[in-house]
Amino acid sequence: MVHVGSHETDRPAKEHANTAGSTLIEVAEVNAGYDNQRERTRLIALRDISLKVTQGEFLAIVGPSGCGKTTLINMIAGFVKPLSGVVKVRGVPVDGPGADRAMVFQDYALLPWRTVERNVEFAIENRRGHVPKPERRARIANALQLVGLAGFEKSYPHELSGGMRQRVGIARALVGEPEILLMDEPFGAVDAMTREAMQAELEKIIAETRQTVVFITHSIDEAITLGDRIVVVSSRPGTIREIIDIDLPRPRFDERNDIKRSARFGEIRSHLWKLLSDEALGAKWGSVARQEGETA
Ligand SMILES: Nc1ncnc2c1ncn2[C@@H]1O[C@H](COP(=O)(O)OP(=O)(O)OP(=O)(O)O)[C@@H](O)[C@H]1O
Repeated sequence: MVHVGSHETDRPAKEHANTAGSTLIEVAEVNAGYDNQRERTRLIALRDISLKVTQGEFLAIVGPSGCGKTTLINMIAGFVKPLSGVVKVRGVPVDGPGADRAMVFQDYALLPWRTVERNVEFAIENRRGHVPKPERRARIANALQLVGLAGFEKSYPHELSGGMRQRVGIARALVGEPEILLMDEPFGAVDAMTREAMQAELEKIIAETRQTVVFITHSIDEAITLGDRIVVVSSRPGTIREIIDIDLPRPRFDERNDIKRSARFGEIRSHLWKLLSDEALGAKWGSVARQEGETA
């Protein structure tokens, strides 16, 4: 367990494990990056990432822009392959997307010509193993109910607000009943009030479905209010700077107990703020040094 205020980078520990429950996702000694065939260069996005995610855990990932967060979640989704190392789900190496994992994207990624229910249906219509139509209908209705969109089945995306569109994105991820929900800055494009309402809803949904969640965010408060643990990624090439256990009681969205005003919340927030501002400054000075190196 890492306590706020400790500096895990001072320790040689390579692996960061939550000891409770069984390991569902394992990222082992992963390096990731992208080759530029034309210029014959390789950009290293992530370096030496080892991480275990426990079944039922809500893992939040924060880090400066471009540090490799999306690359990490895309490797778990099976969209991107590591350059070296391995990503496993239930002990099996990931070698492509699968029904056990679903992604919620920041820009919703809805099909504008399909209604809400047809967008949600998209996630299960091309599944191997035929789902009979009545069961499909029931699953879609249930997913829409969970995200509070019952009554909007026949609406088109352009008729919905940003928050409602993202609810469709979440329903589409839930309908396949995946074990793992991968969320890449899902509330980044909605206003502050809607964002908070959606965080509260997500907490409720997860309490019901008991899914494991890997959640990228740029918001420190969002990471603390939702996460069981927060992984802080350093500036690129991203390494794990620290993992913080969020030992705040749940539910975190409880009107009688405003967790954001608690001393513990403030403590974690200041610690994260310091870590991330160090990283942002490090990235800035690093890029100045690189530019100077290039012109020298
Ligand atoms: N398909 C790609 N081809 C080439 N380079 C890529 C590709 N995807 C990402 N990168 C580069 O890899 C690095 C990490 O990108 P990534 O999107 O994983 O970071 P991020 O932490 O999610 O950023 P942000 O917070 O800004 O969304 C960046 O330098 C980015 O330019």
